[in-house]
Amino acid sequence: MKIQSASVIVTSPGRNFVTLKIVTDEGLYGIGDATLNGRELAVAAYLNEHVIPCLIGRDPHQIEDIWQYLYKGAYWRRGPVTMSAIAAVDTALWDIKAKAANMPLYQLLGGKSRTGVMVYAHANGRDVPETVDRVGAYLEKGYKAVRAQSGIPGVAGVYGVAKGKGAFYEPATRGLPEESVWSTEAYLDFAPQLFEAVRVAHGMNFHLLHDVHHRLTPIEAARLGKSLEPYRLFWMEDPVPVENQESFRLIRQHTTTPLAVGEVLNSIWDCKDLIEEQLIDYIRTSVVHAGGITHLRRIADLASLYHVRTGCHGATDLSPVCMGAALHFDLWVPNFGVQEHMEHNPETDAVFPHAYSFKDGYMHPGETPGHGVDIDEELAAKYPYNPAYLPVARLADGTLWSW
Ligand SMILES: O=C(O)[C@@H](O)[C@@H](O)[C@H](O)[C@H](O)CO
Ligand SMILES: [Mg+2]
Repeated sequence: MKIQSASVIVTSPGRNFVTLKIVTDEGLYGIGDATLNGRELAVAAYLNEHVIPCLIGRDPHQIEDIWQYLYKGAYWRRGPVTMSAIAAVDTALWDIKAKAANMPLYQLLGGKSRTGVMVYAHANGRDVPETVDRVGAYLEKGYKAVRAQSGIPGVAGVYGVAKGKGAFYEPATRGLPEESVWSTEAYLDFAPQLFEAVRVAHGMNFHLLHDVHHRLTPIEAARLGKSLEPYRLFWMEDPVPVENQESFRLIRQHTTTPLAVGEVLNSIWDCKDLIEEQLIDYIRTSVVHAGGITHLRRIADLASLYHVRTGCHGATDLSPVCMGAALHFDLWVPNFGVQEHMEHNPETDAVFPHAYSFKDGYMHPGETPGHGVDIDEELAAKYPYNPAYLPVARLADGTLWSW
């Protein structure tokens, strides 16, 4: 079997997605997600100009050799654009291999390690009562794990809160980046009230998660973690910018609130110290941004040596192709923790028909050979690319801050 052609499909059914399709000379094809929110065309160009020419004529079964070729052959290793491009190739090749073997991808990885994949939903509200209600709505739907994010009195445009009541949160906005103002003081005073209200209303018998989204200093994160201990969070995510892995030592010294990090990381090297020093409890690297199934398995295997479990990123800016592949990975991986699941809009689900399903707080990737997700190219063409950017955050005095 040989790779005969490959193409990059950019579509925007409500938000931008980039998909790589690899076609073999035996008629089999595979697809991979290459979406990097706010920098989509950088990955599309990387694939079209620098990757696809190197793929034509290769044996698609040689997944590992192609991965090494694209990683080491680039010379300029790592980074979100490079690793998202490699991820798309890798995911498409695993899709092809599983189709050729006529089995769902999780079987090819080693079979299922659990009956279903526990997922967490995103509950958000403009204030505490609305957020508490949204948490309840997801518990009603059967979710065992729910993330809570709320508006903060006196702080406009907080991360994770949809603009309309009950709407899904979509961070990217059309046109140039929106600017939001952040107040750590207001947030640190407010957060314990939110989680107290959630636990009083819904009890302790479900997993409660929260995303700090890179905004604190280590000592502030330590203070927040301690203040939330009575509410027994499943995890406190991205408490500080992750470039300085050592800063997690200070947080660890002060709090037992579990820590989750990794959605902005794209290689094992970026999280090696966090894992080996057990500075985190969950690693959130994703199929689409961390080099695909091949590399994510390496990260998970390292994590398994240090009691670190997976908690893959799964926001709506990761396409259904990534979600499908992630669910096969999640069903197999021995040190599974939880999978993030934000529902895509109906237009997106129509562009990306898929076999995965949700029931009673768990998801299953389905039994379709491959990763079980396809792309309707004709429908995709009806949604042209529409530039959109993630916001930036500033402090009240104008200091540019982590969004
Ligand atoms: O945990 C999460 O889902 C968030 O951090 C994301 O919403 C993140 O902001 C977006 O994926 C960025 O594109
Ligand atoms: Mg996050």
